[in-house]
Amino acid sequence: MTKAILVLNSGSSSIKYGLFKAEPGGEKLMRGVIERIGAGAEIEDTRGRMSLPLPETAGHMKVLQWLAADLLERLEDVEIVAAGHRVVHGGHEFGHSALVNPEVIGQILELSPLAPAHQPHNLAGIAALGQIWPEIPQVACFDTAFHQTQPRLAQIYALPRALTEEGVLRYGFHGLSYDYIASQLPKHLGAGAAEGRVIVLHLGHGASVCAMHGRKSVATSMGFTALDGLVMGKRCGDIDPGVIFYLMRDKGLSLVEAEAVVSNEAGLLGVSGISSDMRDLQSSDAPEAKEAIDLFVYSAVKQIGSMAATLEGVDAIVFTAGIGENSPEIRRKILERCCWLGVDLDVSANAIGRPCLTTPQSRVSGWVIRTDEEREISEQTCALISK
Ligand SMILES: Nc1ncnc2c1ncn2[C@@H]1O[C@H](COP(=O)(O)OP(=O)(O)O)[C@@H](O)[C@H]1O
Ligand SMILES: CC(=O)OP(=O)(O)O
Ligand SMILES: [Mg+2]
Repeated sequence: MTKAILVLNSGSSSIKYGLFKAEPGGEKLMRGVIERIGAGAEIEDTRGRMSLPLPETAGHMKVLQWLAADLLERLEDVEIVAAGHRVVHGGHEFGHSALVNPEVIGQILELSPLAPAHQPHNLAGIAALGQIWPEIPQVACFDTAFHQTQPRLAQIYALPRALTEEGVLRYGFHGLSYDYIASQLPKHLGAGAAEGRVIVLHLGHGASVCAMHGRKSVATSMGFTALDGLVMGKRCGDIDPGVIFYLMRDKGLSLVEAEAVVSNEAGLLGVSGISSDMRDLQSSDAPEAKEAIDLFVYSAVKQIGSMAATLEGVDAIVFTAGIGENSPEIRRKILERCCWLGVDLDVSANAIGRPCLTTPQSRVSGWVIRTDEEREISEQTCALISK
């Protein structure tokens, strides 16, 4: 029997899963992604793409139960020895991954209001696997943990000190992705350059930027919640907090309605009025779609400038996640506006998605590196259960 680690990465509308041999750097035995949960979920894996045999509106819990049963059927000669989960918010408490127990579940639950689109689904994954495999250890791996190396000034807001002490801080997210990218930097950039000043753009459905120095996070665009920073699929990114007071006080929106505006009806979807998916906008002729793309690019360029200032210079810029990995057009639009920093784009290398996107003369190098959050979770889980 092959001993394996099952990994779940439950997002707001998708679940990615992976099965890895239970050893450091263990072979990936299986992978798949379930998308459009709640609106006719579809699974894509080595068998191709198919609709799940569930009602259209089936939520995360039902989908997870289906997935676990499906895996059980397919796992021949495999013994699952542990499960690893992406948990989006670890707050101040979790600087590292943690073995799941009732106390840890309680702490994760308490942080749920700070990541309402993610944390409940992360907990559903833990609950679903706990029901099916009650005996195996489960490990929570946190998106916030990587950013705990940020210096204090990058973490605190200019709020009354009591709120800062209570934990109203810039936590940052996508840390599992950034941790994985940090582990890959030496292979691509070289051992020396990897330790330099690197700006990583995680451009997926949720999007953020991380400034790294010595492969550690020193600043990031997301904050107390995953709403801040870049324009995202459905989230607004940076806005004046006064907009929320206006919505509630002057327009009479309830808290839930105001939250929906900035977290579900904004971003690419809100600006375009068409879709939250970059692919749909790129294939649209509507001026609103073009404006949404332009604003996305503008916000990324602005964040790069801000991170470059924080780092007092920049040696490399790295693109990752759905949009960053797959859209040469978005990478080009962003990098063309970084000439002033010393970026000399290699147009044909970018078009074919070569890892190095810049010319040999470029003072700042540009890269595309595929992220693998599931691999990172598997590594953290493996390390924790071997302790
Ligand atoms: N070829 C592509 N061109 C542009 N955007 C793409 C492409 N492929 C995927 N995407 C974008 O990537 C997003 C999903 O990225 P991903 O990193 O998987 O996000 P998440 O994990 O947050 O769901 C989609 O919303 C889509 O907009
Ligand atoms: C934290 C976050 O925004 O995650 P995702 O990109 O998966 O929505
Ligand atoms: Mg993601």
